Formats: sequence, C-alpha cells, structure tokens
Amino acid sequence: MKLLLIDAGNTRIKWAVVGSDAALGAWEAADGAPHAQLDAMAASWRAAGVTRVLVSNVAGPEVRARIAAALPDGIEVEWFASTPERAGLQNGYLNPGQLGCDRFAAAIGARALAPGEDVIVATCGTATTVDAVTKDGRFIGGMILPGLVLMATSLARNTAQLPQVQPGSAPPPVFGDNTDDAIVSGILSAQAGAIERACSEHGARACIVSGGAAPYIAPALKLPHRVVDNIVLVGLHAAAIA
Ligand SMILES: Nc1ncnc2c1ncn2[C@@H]1O[C@H](COP(=O)(O)OP(=O)(O)O)[C@@H](O)[C@H]1O
Ligand SMILES: CC(C)(COP(=O)(O)O)[C@@H](O)C(=O)NCCC(=O)O
Ligand SMILES: [K+]
Repeated sequence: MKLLLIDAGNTRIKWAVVGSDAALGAWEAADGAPHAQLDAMAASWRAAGVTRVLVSNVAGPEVRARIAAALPDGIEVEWFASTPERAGLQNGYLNPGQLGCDRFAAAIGARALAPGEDVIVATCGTATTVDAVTKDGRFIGGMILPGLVLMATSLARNTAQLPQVQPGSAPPPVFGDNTDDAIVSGILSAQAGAIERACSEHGARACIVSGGAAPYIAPALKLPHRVVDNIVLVGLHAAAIA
C-alpha cells in the first residue's frame, strides 16, 4: 500500500509519497509547488500508484475542490481535521476544530520527533505559527503572526518610501545601517523573537523550525533548534500510522 500525504498551505501545496512500512519521514518521493501547478503535481501522484491519501488543507474550499478533482480515481481519501485527540496528542484549543489542521499535524510531528520533551514547533509559511506541545502530549496553544513575506510586503505596500525587500541567506546586523537591512532585521527579529519568547515561556527542551521561510529565519535564532523540511507532512505520516 502506498500513502500520499498532502499539505496545502496558503501559498504552496507540499506532498510526499511513502510506503506502508516506511520509517517516519522516509519519503519515496516528495515535492511542492504553488497552487497553480496542481495539475503537474497530480500527474506525479498518479504515476506513484498511491492507494490512500491524507490531506491537510488550510487554503479554503476552492483549493480543496481542486485537490479532490485532481486525486487519482478509486483512492481512499481522508481530509485531516483538528480533533480533540489524535495519535496520542491532546488538542488544548478551547474549540478544537478551530485550530488550523496544519498546526495540529505539525504538533503531532513535533511530538513524534521529540517524544517526552516540552517542544516548540514553528511553521514559517504564509503565516508563521509558533506552538507549544508538552512532554505529556498536550498541544496547549500558540501564536499566529504574518509570515516573512507578508511582513515585508505590508511595509512596502503601506508606506511611501519603503521598498520590497528580499531576505538573503545570512541575516543582516541587528541594527541595519541602510533601509533594506533595517527592514530585514526588523522582520527577522519579529519572527525569531517570537520563537525565542515561546521557547523561554514554555521552558522548551526542543525547538523545531519548518516551512518555506525556515531557511531565512533559523539563522537568526539564538537558541538550539532543529530545521525540519516539512513538519506538517511528518505529522500527517505519524497520524496515518498511529
Ligand atoms: N525566496 C524566499 N524568500 C523569503 N521567503 C520565502 C521565499 N520562498 C518562500 N518563502 C516563504 O515561504 C512561504 C511559503 O512557504 P510554505 O511553507 O509553503 O507556506 P504555506 O504552507 O503557507 O503555503 C512564503 O510565504 C514565504 O514566507
Ligand atoms: C494560521 C494559518 C493561516 C497558517 O497557514 P499557512 O501559513 O500554513 O498557510 C492556518 O493554520 C489557519 O488558517 N489556522 C486557523 C486558525 C487557527 O489555527 O487558530
Ligand atoms: K504556517
């Protein structure tokens, strides 16, 4: 049996194909692309011969319908949802279904990668989410902030003098001596500062950083952390085999 895992975020759709007795995160194939490239992704899914799919979608009903139409015929489909409990993780949201299902999956993934630890999981995508999981397996809640590109774009769109910036591979000095560096420092400090604050408040023994903006944010962190390529897919895998 082959399993397809899909993480549809607000910017990109990420996916992985995994065999039935594969180790956690041991993908046979994996990729990701913007929503517009769904047809090309669907061709890869058909070629992989998958029999079951677990989909996390936070990109709304239109993307859901497009994914549903693109899935191979006859495949068993589960739309992953935030529930009060899954794979040994308790969901501490007041209304468990309100929690973004990608965050619930990421928390399951974080628990699988750091079992028995108080862990912070930061998923840095369109939005950045920074969530706390306790060592005894409870998602207690978290933070939602605009992602790196949203922060940069909001400054460029709403001011007369500020340009659209592109973060580089290394963070600039904290105190930028030119406009571009000052903006990049500001938004990286907001992202990294939120993660550091979460780790400090939670007394976290482990910090996992993931998502499309993780390569830019992780180098700005002044605490031990682990960059994981796609923690949502890892969590979906853990949920599927639990
Ligand atoms: N070249 C880049 N520079 C800065 N950030 C980037 C770049 N490429 C991707 N990103 C970040 O990654 C995000 C997309 O990552 P992803 O984890 O797939 O998001 P989502 O799950 O919300 O679709 C973008 O919104 C942006 O924040
Ligand atoms: C916070 C999010 C927008 C993150 O989406 P992403 O950046 O992964 O595209 C998504 O998890 C969501 O829509 N959450 C619902 C609200 C909540 O989690 O409380
Ligand atoms: K996110």
